[in-house]
Order: sequence, then C-alpha cells, then structure tokens
Amino acid sequence: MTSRVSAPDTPADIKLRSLLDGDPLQSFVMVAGAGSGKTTSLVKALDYVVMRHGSRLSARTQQIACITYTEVAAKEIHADVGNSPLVSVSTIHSFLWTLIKPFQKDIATWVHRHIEGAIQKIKEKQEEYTSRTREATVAKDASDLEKLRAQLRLSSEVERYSYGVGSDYAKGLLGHEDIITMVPDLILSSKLLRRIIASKYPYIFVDESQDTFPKVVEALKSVDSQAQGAICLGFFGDPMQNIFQRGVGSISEEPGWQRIDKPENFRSSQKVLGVINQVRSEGDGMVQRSGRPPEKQVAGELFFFVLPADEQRSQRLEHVRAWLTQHSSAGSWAADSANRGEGAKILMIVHRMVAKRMGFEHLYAAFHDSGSKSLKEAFDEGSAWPIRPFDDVILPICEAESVNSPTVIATLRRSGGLFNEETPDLDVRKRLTLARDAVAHVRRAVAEGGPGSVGKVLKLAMTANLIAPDPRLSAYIKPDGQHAEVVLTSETKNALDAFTACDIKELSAYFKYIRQQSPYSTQHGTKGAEFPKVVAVLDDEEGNYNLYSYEKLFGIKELSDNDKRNLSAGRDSVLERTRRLLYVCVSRAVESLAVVVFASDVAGAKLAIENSHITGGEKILTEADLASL
Ligand SMILES: Nc1ncnc2c1ncn2[C@@H]1O[C@H](COP(=O)(O)OP(=O)(O)OP(=O)(O)O)[C@@H](O)[C@H]1O
Repeated sequence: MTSRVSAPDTPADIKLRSLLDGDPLQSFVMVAGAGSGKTTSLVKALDYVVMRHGSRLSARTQQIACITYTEVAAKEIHADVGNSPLVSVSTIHSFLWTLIKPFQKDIATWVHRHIEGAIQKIKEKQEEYTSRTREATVAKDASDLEKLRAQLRLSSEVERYSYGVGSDYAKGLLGHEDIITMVPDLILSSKLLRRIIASKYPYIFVDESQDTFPKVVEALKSVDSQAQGAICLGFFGDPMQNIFQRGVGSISEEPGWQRIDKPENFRSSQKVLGVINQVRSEGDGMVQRSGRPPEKQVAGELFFFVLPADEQRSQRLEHVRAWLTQHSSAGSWAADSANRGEGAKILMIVHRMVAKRMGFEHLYAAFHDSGSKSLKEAFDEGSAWPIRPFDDVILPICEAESVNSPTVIATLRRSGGLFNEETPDLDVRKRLTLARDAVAHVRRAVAEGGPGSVGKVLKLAMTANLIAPDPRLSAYIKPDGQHAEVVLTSETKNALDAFTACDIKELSAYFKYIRQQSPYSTQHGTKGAEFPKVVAVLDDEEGNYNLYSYEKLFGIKELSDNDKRNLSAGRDSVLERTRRLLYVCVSRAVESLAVVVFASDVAGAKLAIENSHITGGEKILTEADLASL
C-alpha cells in the first residue's frame, strides 16, 4: 500500500468510483488543475478496479490499460498498484505497438501506402518544376525518388516489422512517428481491431491527457463509441497545462460521458494560489482552492519585478536574488544553493540568450534555425533523436571513472550496439577488447572537444558499433551504409549539418540545463515538478520567437495581424499558449514566488501588469527598489 493509493479521497475520487462500478460503464474526462494530484486519482481508480472487479477481469483474461507519459512514470504507477498483472501501464507508443504488433499484414499494407504516398508527392513536385527550379532540388528529388522506390521493393520482402528507435521500412523497422500515425489510422479504419481492443481492455485510463496526440484521442473515442457502454475510457488531465504543440489540450465529452472537476490544490501557499487562479481566470476559468487542511495552510510570499530588457539581464537577475534573500522570510534565493533545495529555481523559456549564457548557443541554433517544428520542440524538451545517443551512451561512458568502469559495460549492454549484435564469430572477450579500445578513443575525442567534435565523436561511436542510433542519423553519417534507403528531408539534413559542426562541450552544458541540474530550468521541462521558491522570468527576448510572448499577454506589445487572425478564427493563439506556459510556471511554486518581467518599456510594462490584476495588489518593484539593497 503506497501513499498515493492511501491519500485521502477528494469529491472527484468519490464521483469517479461510482462510474467504475457502472453497468453500463460510463466514460469520463477528469479536469484536474495544477497541484491537484491527478495521478493520485488515477492510481486510486486503478487500485479500486483491481480490488472490486479484479477476479472478473482475471477470469476473462482482461486487463486495465493505463497510458502515461514516460517509462519512469509508468513504473511508478505500476509500483503504486503493487505491480498487479491486471494493470498494464505503458507509454502511449508501447501501448499502441502492443495493440498492433500481431496485425503484421495490416502494418505491411499501411507501410506500402505510406511509401506510395511519398513517391506521389515527389512526382507532383517534379511536374511543377520551372526553369527556375534549382539544380540541387532536382538532384535531391531524383535521389529521394530512387530511394523510395528501393524502399517499396525491399519492404515487400519484409517478413516481420519491429518497432525500434527509428524508421527504415526497407529493413522492417518502424519508428516512434510511424506508430503514432499508423496505429490510430488502423484503429479508425478497422471495426475488428476496435472490438479486440474493447474486449481486452474494459478500462482504459490516460494520464496527462492534455499532451496526447489528437489522432490517438479520436481513435480511443472510436473504440469507446463502438463498445456502447462495455468499456470505461477515462482521461485525466489539465487543458491549462498543454504546453507542447502536439497535444490535444482540452478533450470534449461525448454524449453520455461524465466530466469530473478536481479543483483542489495541495501544493501551493495562499498567495501563490491567488496568482494561479488569476492566470487561469482568463483560460478556462476553473477556480482552484487549497486542498490542505486549515492548520497546514500558509500565506506564502509574492514578489513582482519589472526591469529593463537590456544586455545586463544576468546581473539584474542576480541582483533580484540577492534582494530577495535579504527581504523575503523564506531564506536564501541564491544560485549556488538551488540544488540543495534551499535556493530558488529560476524558470526561463529556452531562448537563444539563455543558451548563450549556459554555453550551448550553437547547439540551440542548430535545432532552432534549421530543424523541423517537432525537432525544435524535442530539443527544448531534451528528447531530440539526434541527441539521444549522446545522452544514452556517449556522455555516460565518458563520464565514467575509467574505461574499465562497470558503468561503461552496463551502458554498452543497454545501447543496442556491439554487445547485442548477432555476430557469432565474436566471443565475449573479443567484444570487450574491441569495446574498450573504442571507448578509449571516444573519450579522448570528447576530452579534446572543439568545433565539429559532435560529428567526429558520432562517427567514431557508430563505426565502433558502440551505439545503435536512429536510422536517419546512420543515413546521414554513412549515406551508403546499412540505412542507405532512408530519405532525409532538407530540414533534417540542415539541422544535422549544423549539429555535427558543434563542439561536444556544448552538449554537456545543454544536458545540465535540461536535467534541471543548474539553478535554471526551462519553463517547458519543469512540468510536473515543484520547488519551494520559484523565480519565473518573463522575457520575450527575441523578436523571432513567436510562439510565446509575455508582452503580448499583458498587453505591453500589440498583437500581430497573424495573431489577430488566429484569435478570430478560434485557433490556438500566442495569448493562449503564453497563458498556459505562465500557468505551468507559477504553479510550480510551493511557498514563495517571484515574477520578474524584462521589458523594453519599463513604465508601460509596470502599468500593464498592474492592470492585469495578476499581482493581487502586491507592489511592483523596479530598479530603484533594488538599489536599496
Ligand atoms: N488526495 C490528496 N490528499 C492530500 N494530498 C494530496 C492528495 N493528492 C495529491 N496530494 C499531494 O498534492 C501534491 C501535488 O500532487 P501532484 O504533484 O501529483 O499533482 P499534479 O496534479 O500532478 O500537479 P501538476 O499537474 O501541477 O504537476 C503532492 O504533494 C501530493 O502528495
């Protein structure tokens, strides 16, 4: 029995339980605000179904499916329910793959259609060539077409498709993006598949549902609709915390579904909760109230600063922290104590200037100036596929004490490279010697660093078979190698050109930032976390980062024509996106929150922020106040 299962019931938990016993079953959407313990509700629901309906499910070889965001979260949830075999907890990708894996014929048909679609697209493009079409474009299209035709030919010989790090149809490999596109397509088009899913999983729960891909939600809803009361499909999420471009955000209730609100907040002090509610009031308007018992409620602290957006931001920020250390009653806000849980956590958007400050400016530029939208987003999140081999294998083997350290061998065993290869002529000792030499080589190259060391190290690690990277990366590093038929888009190629030209030292700085090991955190990466003291830095900084704008949110800066068009068409706009990001930031604070706005027009910004009511009547401090330090 863990603390999450035994946490006190909230009204939402009680309402949910009544649905879990229903006959017919009813599906639901639980809207649970920040700090409300949405995963706690999910775990309690899982536990309840196991206890109440476990023997029936077991007799029918049925399971409860629980879809969550990361492998780590999946393990935690499963442990919470005592690792019950009746509960299948997995990430969305592995859940979808488990569903579809037995349907190899359907997979093959989908792959064929997919390649044919890509061929057709290039043919249409070729028909529109004019005398001004660049030679390089003509050559790339011709080469891509040839590769796609080879893929089509080779894929018809594939006996079995498998799911791995990336896609290479010619070799029978499917990647993450294939799964997320293919499986919903197949579910939506196959009545049989929908029936099989419903009869295997009478309960399907989705955690952090705001981040789920819209097509996946549509597919799950189609399973529910066909099952007509035989299943309970439940989404646990918070539309206000949808801060990734790919997420569905709010999930509409279908006829007969229940909506369950969970407005408690168990995390934040009263003053912080005031800001959270103020930000949310212009979103979906849900008002959160403290879930803590009266004797555990604290007032907390709130500070607002408006400072000039100039070249001295870093110094000003240090100044703010020193001022807070002196004036707040919550102790030190200093940078060097942040990781001992004493100082404050500084939340910033990943900006070019933050990247510069932290020492990964070129890496940032490689992904943000050339990468596709999804690659940019994955970079900000720390999960971009070109970077994975460094995170999974290369940096860990370089950070190990020595070549012979047990972590080196353990890492290589997990890497999918040398040790997993089926080469019968290589005995364990030979493999070890080869691996040690290669690791020593890679460690020297990493220690040397310098421009281009990212590409150099990748090549070394790949040649020595220390890593098994995404086929796109293999195709880039070795165009005539094992994954020769993989097509790279120009965007991907440009991003990889810039990435491989970077200094590997930048990667270490980037990971330090992404893993929240520095006092700074990305506003995106901080989702799900909480800190006693938070400094939220609102800084538009670059004109061209148009996804978010705090100045527009507070009315300091005018909306562009495009923003206005998005707003009037009811599309997601810069205002909604920024409001949600701000909501996620301020709701990370447990006790004390400082909001620092950098603006070019300080007086105008101060007035606009006062008018927004976000301060709850708290005084807005400026440079002059800091001078009193
Ligand atoms: N029913 C409950 N009773 C008391 N405390 C609870 C309950 N549910 C959750 N908590 C506590 O509330 C805090 C916030 O929970 P948690 O981080 O799981 O919320 P969350 O909904 O995931 O938040 P966010 O979406 O903001 O990341 C935790 O400290 C947790 O232990």
